[in-house]
Amino acid sequence: MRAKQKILIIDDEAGFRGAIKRFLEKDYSVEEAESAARGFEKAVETEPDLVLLDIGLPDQSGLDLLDRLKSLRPSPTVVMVTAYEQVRDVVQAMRKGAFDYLVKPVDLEEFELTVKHALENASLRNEVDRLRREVERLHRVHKLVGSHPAFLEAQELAIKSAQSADAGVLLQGESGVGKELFARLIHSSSPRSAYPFVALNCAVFSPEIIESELFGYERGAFTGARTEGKQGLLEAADGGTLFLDEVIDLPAEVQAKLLRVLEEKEFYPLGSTKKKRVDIRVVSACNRDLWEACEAGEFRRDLYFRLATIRIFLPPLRERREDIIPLARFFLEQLNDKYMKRFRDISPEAQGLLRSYSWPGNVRELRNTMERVVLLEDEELVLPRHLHFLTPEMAGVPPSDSALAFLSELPEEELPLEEAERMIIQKAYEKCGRNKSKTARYLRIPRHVLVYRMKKYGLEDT
Ligand SMILES: Nc1ncnc2c1ncn2[C@@H]1O[C@H](COP(=O)(O)OP(=O)(O)OP(=O)(O)O)[C@@H](O)[C@H]1O
Repeated sequence: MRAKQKILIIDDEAGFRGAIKRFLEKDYSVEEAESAARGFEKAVETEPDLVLLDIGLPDQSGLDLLDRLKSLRPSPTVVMVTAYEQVRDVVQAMRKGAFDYLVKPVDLEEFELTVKHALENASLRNEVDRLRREVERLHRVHKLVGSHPAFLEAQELAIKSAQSADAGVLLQGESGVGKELFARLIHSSSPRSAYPFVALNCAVFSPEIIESELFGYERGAFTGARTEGKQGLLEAADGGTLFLDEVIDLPAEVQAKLLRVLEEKEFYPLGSTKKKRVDIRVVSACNRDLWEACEAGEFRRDLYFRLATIRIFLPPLRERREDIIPLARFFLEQLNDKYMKRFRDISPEAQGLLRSYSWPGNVRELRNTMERVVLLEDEELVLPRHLHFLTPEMAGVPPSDSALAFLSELPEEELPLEEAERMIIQKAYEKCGRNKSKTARYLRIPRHVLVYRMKKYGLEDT
């Protein structure tokens, strides 16, 4: 059942308040106040949909109170109530945003109608507020963090490509770099944004399922088909955007059928003789080079040209290291809200660790890392010990400046890698006062890994 709409009567005339309250109470939830001060308090407390506001209040002019009521969020719809001689004030009240006015003594029929209209207005304004908040939420959802030039270039290309309602966009990049987020951004910035965004991951289903998911089927089209038939994703996305993730895994027969749909804008659901018309844009994503797949004969070239009118390459996180900390902070804030934690920031040492890690799982891995920290720890700063689990994955980390200086003295002839590692470990061990834990920290490897390698190189007793 819908909750009753709330009306607040602010009027110093007890008789008037009582009569109005009795009249409205059967349909609405009614509160009353005899002064401006009390009325404002009640408005803050109860968030009424409608305020019936007397212009001539004892402690403050109704016009001033109107300003204060309008500054509330959400702000109520206000109908002014006035004695006949105050009609000039009414003009001012309307200018300040009052919805309507009533003159005392009120005519009940007119009163009822005015209240009804005012409440309709309140519902509409609530709906507009709700939609506005939804748009803001969507913007926050789609917020893309990153300022590396290659990332900004990709973002600019995505926004430009969204201006066309039809151009196929192919997003390429490693897993977790943000391809789906970009696909959603393109959709929501495009002329198709009021229509659905429908996603299909081509890597996770068998060829038969992909075909039936995309095209849908008639009742009893094949063994196992649901008796009532099923609408396909092409139809579900009509007017909007179809996102094909891992498009490289689209089975050959489906590639041919999809090309026909894109060219002719119509198709037959499986087992059906009734044509369906669809108008969609396809955004696809892939973490291998799709053109190479074409050259290897694994993907149709004609479909490639349809899907890849615009190609956007999203760089891996390790190639845009300056984005790591802003992204980590962005996730920290989001996750603080989600888990009601109070992390303020990331300590400089922990920032160093995050910056130097290789992030094979890209932004998704960074997000999961921050989620793990926020969920499990209860502090105000992210500290290196919160990130201990990142250490074993340090392979592929580019050398720090000091490491580079060290490497600049490489011998001319040759340097077998194992020999170099043995020398580094030995030198580090000496430098750290032959303390294994210290040496492990210095080399940023777990202690057991150091012990294992020292044994391997016979460094134990040196
Ligand atoms: N630039 C960014 N700003 C904010 N969040 C991001 C950014 N890039 C990626 N993300 C977030 O990282 C996660 C992974 O992104 P997404 O799913 O879009 O990656 P993907 O490339 O489609 O991955 P896959 O190839 O595995 O499907 C999501 O939670 C996404 O919201």
